[in-house]
Amino acid sequence: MALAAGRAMLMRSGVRLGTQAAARGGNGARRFMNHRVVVEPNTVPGVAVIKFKNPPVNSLTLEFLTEFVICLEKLENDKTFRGVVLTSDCPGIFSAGLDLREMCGKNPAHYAEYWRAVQEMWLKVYLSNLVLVAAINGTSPAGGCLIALSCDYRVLADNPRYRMGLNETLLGLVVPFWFKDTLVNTIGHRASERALQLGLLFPPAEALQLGMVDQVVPEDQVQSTALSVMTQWLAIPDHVRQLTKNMIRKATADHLIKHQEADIQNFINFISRDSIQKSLQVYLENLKQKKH
Ligand SMILES: CCCCCCCCCCC/C=C/C(=O)SCCNC(=O)CCNC(=O)[C@H](O)C(C)(C)COP(=O)(O)OP(=O)(O)OC[C@H]1O[C@@H](n2cnc3c(N)ncnc32)[C@H](O)[C@@H]1OP(=O)(O)O
Repeated sequence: MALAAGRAMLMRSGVRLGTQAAARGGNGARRFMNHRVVVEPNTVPGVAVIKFKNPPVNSLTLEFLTEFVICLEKLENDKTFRGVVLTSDCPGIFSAGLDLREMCGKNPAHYAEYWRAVQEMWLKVYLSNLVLVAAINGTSPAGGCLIALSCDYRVLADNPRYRMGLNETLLGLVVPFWFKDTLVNTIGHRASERALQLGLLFPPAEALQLGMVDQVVPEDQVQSTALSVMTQWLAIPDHVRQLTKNMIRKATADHLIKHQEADIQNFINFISRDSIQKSLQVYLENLKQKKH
């Protein structure tokens, strides 16, 4: 169902599914390639590595979200895969979060389509039957952080330049309740109150201390650590682990599912405000200015 919706979304946004290619890597493994998401089976049996490849900053465009959900769905339906490592192909950036241009200067129908895609991506990641380990090899603000927080385990590169957190208030935005719930479930209520209101982005040592990530390791060991953690998680039989995960996460996901349409309407109303549009334009302009 989500796959069909995703395909329709891809068609609407002009992405041709026919451009997906399959090739054999050096180790003979099958390697699926989309435009923006690359899926590589790994040396660890049953484990795939998804690499975000939406340069320059892996922002979560509509096309990216659609490809990502389709990739996850394919892996879930392929019983040879039990776990996935999520990482980035863009140096120094895991994901810059939601694509600001998708939320700027567009019409309500576009905002509705985009927000539904964000919701569907989160539900797919948060409730995945697969073991998901985030190998965070770069900065991950807002929506990028949300993806990592929705995984089962997080390994972050020990690079003081990398920052992680939900910084929405710094953009003049209110964090959606399900972003908030995901953070609260990870670092607790008090730490979330402070982090969310101040829009804090944490360097690795602080992210570890807060419990926002589970491990901080040297940059060149992020993926190998994620794979060895995966081995530990895969030692548990899938059905008991999946039932346990579902038991823990279901209430949080159901909260959004129950209010999904209202959440879309709230998003449209909020993002369409002149003041919010101005804030986003200024923020984008500032990103440009900092280069000069
Ligand atoms: C009543 C309540 C109702 C509530 C309803 C909900 C309300 C709305 C909720 C919305 C939730 C939003 C979640 C988000 O994820 S918002 C996005 C947050 N992301 C950021 O703040 C990151 C911004 N980017 C950066 O800080 C830097 O770009 C970064 C550190 C990631 C990389 O820096 P670097 O120097 O390497 O690269 P540049 O800054 O030069 O960027 C390169 C180009 O990429 C563009 N860019 C960057 N980030 C984004 C983005 N998120 N979306 C779109 N485009 C982005 C940047 O502008 C540069 O473009 P140009 O080359 O054209 O200048």
